[in-house]
Amino acid sequence: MDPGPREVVRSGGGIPNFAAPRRALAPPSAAVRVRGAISTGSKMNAFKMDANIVILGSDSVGKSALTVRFLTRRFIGEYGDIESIYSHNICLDGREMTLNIWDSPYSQDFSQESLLCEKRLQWADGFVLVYSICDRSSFNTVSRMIHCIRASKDLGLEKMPIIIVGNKRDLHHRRTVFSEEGRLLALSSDCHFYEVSAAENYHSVLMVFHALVDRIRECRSAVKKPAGIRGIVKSMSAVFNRKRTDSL
Ligand SMILES: Nc1nc2c(ncn2[C@@H]2O[C@H](COP(=O)(O)OP(=O)(O)OP(=O)(O)O)[C@@H](O)[C@H]2O)c(=O)[nH]1
Repeated sequence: MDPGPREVVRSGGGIPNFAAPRRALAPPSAAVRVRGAISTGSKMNAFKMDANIVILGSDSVGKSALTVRFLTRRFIGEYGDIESIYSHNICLDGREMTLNIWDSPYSQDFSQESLLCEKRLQWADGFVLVYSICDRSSFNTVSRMIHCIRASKDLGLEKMPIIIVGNKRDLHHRRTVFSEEGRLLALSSDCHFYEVSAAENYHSVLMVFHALVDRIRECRSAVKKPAGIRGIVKSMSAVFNRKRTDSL
């Protein structure tokens, strides 16, 4: 059975403690998941949102390196195979957010993977799908993952925000996947695309997460809008219907 992510590390911009798990975390469930939570802690936090981000990709493409780079601005080099959910506070466009980032090692066991995939799909507000520009099979894996996510129509995930990341850009002399291929995949699957080097560049990694947060926000407001319009139409027709019955 899948034990679920093992650690939660709180990070407010400082360096996460990788060695010491703070508390065990059950597999993502409704209890863990609080969509668009509103904190009432302070005036500043009145509109605080949260977003759940899942990092996926083949093994050794740099999923942990990207995550750690974003959390700490640092590239460490070697990362354990620990499945973790990091909780990280950011302030974007003057708005506070808590990002819960689920970084898990790649599993080749397909049956387990599909089970995990469903759990992640239910938990996630957005995905970062990572491949290495030096590893074509990791690019193919990302392509399959997009297909899997977009095919989950019953979960309403056709519009799930996804950022495709071609990592290890510093190793361009060993490149086997052209940038155009990543761009084309993103275009054809309604995703965003970045090529980065977790090893060499913090800002491009930051852009990946900010772009995903932007898309998650857009997605949430797009979900709200039709309800708003429906509400206006509903109340207008209620007024007109009443007038019609009043005049009888
Ligand atoms: N040159 C280079 N090496 C990188 C980069 N990102 C990660 N690496 C290296 O690639 C190896 C794998 O990185 P990880 O972050 O552990 O990859 P992962 O995808 O989390 O791997 P799994 O946990 O096994 O699935 C490590 O040796 C990293 O130092 C990068 O941008 N450039």
